Order: sequence, then C-alpha cells, then structure tokens
Amino acid sequence: MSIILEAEHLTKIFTRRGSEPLKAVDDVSFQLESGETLGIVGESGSGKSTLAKMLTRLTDISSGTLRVEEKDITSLKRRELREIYGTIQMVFQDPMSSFDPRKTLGYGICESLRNRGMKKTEVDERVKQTLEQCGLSSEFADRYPHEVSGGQCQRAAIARALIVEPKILICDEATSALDVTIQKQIMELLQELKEKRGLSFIFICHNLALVQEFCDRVLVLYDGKNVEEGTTDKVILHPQNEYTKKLIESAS
Ligand SMILES: Nc1ncnc2c1ncn2[C@@H]1O[C@H](COP(=O)(O)OP(=O)(O)OP(=O)(O)O)[C@@H](O)[C@H]1O
Repeated sequence: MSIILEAEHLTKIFTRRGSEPLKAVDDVSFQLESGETLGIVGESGSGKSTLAKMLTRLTDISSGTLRVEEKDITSLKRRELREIYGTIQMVFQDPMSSFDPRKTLGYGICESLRNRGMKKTEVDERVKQTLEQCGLSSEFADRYPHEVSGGQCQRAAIARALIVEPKILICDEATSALDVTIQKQIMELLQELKEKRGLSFIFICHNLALVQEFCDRVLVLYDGKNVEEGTTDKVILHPQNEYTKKLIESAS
C-alpha cells in the first residue's frame, strides 16, 4: 500500500487579541495509507475539527508539513488548492448548513464541476449518477435543503464531495447529527463507497462503537497531541495511554 496523505509535526496556534495564543493542534504526525480508514477520536476540544480543517487547508497551518500524494500542500495559496480538492474532500456534521438555503441541492453539488468549466449536459448527468450512487433519486437535484430530511441532506453532502471523484474523504462527525437508524444507513453508504471506489477515509467521530466497526486504525488526540495510534483493536481493546483508557471507559 502507498501513503496517500502524510502529516508531519502539524501545529495550529490560534492567536486572538487580548488572549493567550492557543495551541489547538500540537505537533501531530501520522500517515494515511491508500484505501485505509483512519479514525480520529478525542474529547470535545481536543483539536479534531481543527486538524480536519488543516488537512483540507480550510484553516492555515501554523507549522509542520502536509503532503497529499507526495505533493507538499502546506503553503499552497487558495487558488492553487483547486487541484487538491480533486483528491481530498470533506463532509461536515451539519449537512443543512453546508448548503446554501437559497440554492437547490443540485446547484450546490455541481458547483465544483461548473468552476472547472464542464459542459452543462455533462454536469447534469454526473449530478444524477452521483445522487443515485448515494441512494437518492435524481429529482433531489431540484430540491432545496429545507425540502429534505437530515439523512437525505447528508447523502447530498456526500454526493457533493464525491462528484469530483476524490481519493480521500474526511468525515467530521458526519453522522453525529442523525438519529441511530439514519446513522447506520449513512455508515453503510460510506462502507459501500469505500469498497467500490477504494476511497481512503479520515473518520472523526466521538462514537467509539462506530469507530471500532468502520476504522482500520485509530489516532487519539488529547489536548491537541497525538497520544496514541494503532490498529483499531489494539487501541480500543488494549489501550496503553492513560487518557485513552479513560476515554474508552467513559464510552462503555
Ligand atoms: N477559529 C478559532 N479561533 C480560536 N480558537 C479556536 C478556533 N477553532 C477552534 N478553537 C479552539 O481550539 C480547540 C480545539 O477545538 P476543535 O473544534 O478542533 O476541537 P474538537 O475536538 O473538534 O471539539 P468537538 O468534539 O467539540 O467538536 C478548542 O479549545 C477551541 O476552542
């Protein structure tokens, strides 16, 4: 297997006028293999979302190096990032707020393709196909975010991420806002996409049962630091770090 993403000593410091600088992500290093699912766990405020945003360059990196398919993307400028978004995409926790309420889901899903100058007929066909792959009929393209359920909206958000045919999907609590049955359906969809497309996943989730079911390896963040990393069974069944032990105890 080849390494598709490599984080070396990633650090994020938030500075705000009138308050002490905050190290939200502190010297985090890890590798993601092609086709692998890496879970990132940790208590609220441990830096999971900040790390996810660094990996997609939605937030700037204070120090360290980030490579995607061996290309150093640590300091790429906004306009240079378009190429990277063909490889790496993100799905957020709240699907409703990730779509513009005044635009149809179809409009939101194909935005990145339009920006690439693809023809309208081709774009429409891709939207239809991708929606169907995500378990929604093509008529959902004409609906507005408030006209669909949370689960359907998350499927549309996954379609929007997949339409550019990325290799890496970062899911930041992508099922946390959904009820248990819908959560299970979305997990099945992600599993199917993983098998069919050979996608690599970074799966941020506070539900350790889901992490255990879905992830090959787990990284534990505590106070912005990578305190433990290993295969899912090793970390969850035989944790070494005291903090990981507490995290697992509190979840069971
Ligand atoms: N834009 C920002 N400016 C300043 N501080 C921030 C910013 N974003 C996050 N933080 C701080 O960074 C730390 C890590 O936050 P982050 O959202 O990454 O944690 P998390 O593990 O994802 O938490 P949760 O599970 O609750 O979503 C927190 O102390 C948070 O207050």
